[in-house]
Amino acid sequence: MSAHVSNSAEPKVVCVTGAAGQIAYSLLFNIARGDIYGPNQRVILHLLDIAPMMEALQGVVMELQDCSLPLLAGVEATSDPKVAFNNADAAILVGAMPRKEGMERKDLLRANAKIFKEQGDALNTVAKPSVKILVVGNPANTNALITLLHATSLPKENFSALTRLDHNRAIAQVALRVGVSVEKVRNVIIWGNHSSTQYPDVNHGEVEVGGQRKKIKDVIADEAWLHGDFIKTVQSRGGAIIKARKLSSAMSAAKAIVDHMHDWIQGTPEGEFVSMGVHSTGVYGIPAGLIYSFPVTCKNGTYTIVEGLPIDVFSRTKMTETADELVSEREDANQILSA
Ligand SMILES: NC(=O)c1ccc[n+]([C@@H]2O[C@H](COP(=O)([O-])OP(=O)(O)OC[C@H]3O[C@@H](n4cnc5c(N)ncnc54)[C@H](O)[C@@H]3O)[C@@H](O)[C@H]2O)c1
Ligand SMILES: O=C(O)CC[C@H](O)C(=O)O
Repeated sequence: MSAHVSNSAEPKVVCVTGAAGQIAYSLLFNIARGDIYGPNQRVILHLLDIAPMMEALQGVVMELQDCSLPLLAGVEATSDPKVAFNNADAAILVGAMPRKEGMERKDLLRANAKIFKEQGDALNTVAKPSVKILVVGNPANTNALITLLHATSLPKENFSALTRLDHNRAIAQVALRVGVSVEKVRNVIIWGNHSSTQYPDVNHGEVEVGGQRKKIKDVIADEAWLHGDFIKTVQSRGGAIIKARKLSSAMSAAKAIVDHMHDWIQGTPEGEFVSMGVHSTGVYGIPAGLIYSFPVTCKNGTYTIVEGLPIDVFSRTKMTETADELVSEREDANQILSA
């Protein structure tokens, strides 16, 4: 059965880098069936990967055609970032090496920093001023910062890093603990870096039990768990998946990418906030200029950091710890890129 699709609106151009990789393999179908822009908006996919992957990428293009999706108005596969980013409304930067068991974060930065410098330069030259950029490739926050610093003609508010996967992981852990389904849990926060220093915080979160909305911390009523195993589980979930699968998370990463872009473009429900890695303006005492994960609401294609939440001593220590890691990653990136 095919849905009725209005042909009147111009198709949105969505660029996905790392398009022959495993996250993209879970992601592209969802974008092409309308999960980001909605059921009445056609999309054109621009797929970027490196030259040696072009044959594999052609296979992905064939599969997208074979999905026979009414919203998919075109697919362009290329190894040239300037072709890929040209005219893009959204650019999802997945293409980067994933961490393997035994690899440290700095090894990853060394392997991936140059990709984001090159892609920042390309975005600077060809991107639409309104392009929405989501960096997924790790270390995602610092790669987003590198991209932003090389795409100086674009507003800083166009750049983001994926921490929605961590946000979804935190919601899932709370839902499992309370014994409710995930849609009953809202307003958890991931502060800081998409790394093991991130701070998953439930102090402002709510869970619906017995038809009533209550504070997560009151319902769980176990500070040792909330400050201990809960935080550890969310912080180390990516590593646990690598250990088990011998591959980095992909299905859940693709779902989180869709959630992030959908909410940024379509808006967050009234009274709800989500976590996005965005440019810090110095709010909550976080050094300005970092790409740091904050609670945000989204409306009319714009995100707004939720300000004024009370921060207790435990939270402050955790928020500073993850900010310190980002400051140190920024120094490492500068060193690597100037070598
Ligand atoms: N932020 C998050 O929540 C999150 C979650 C999961 C994975 N990740 C990260 O996403 C990245 C991709 O993961 P994956 O599992 O899809 O990896 P993968 O190895 O399966 O795919 C990566 C793809 O990127 C391509 N690539 C490499 N250099 C490129 C370049 N310069 N331009 C375009 N494409 C390029 C590769 O050829 C490959 O096809 C990794 O860095 C991983 O750590 C982030
Ligand atoms: O390299 C890691 O430990 C994390 C990989 C990925 O970003 C994830 O969160 O699943």
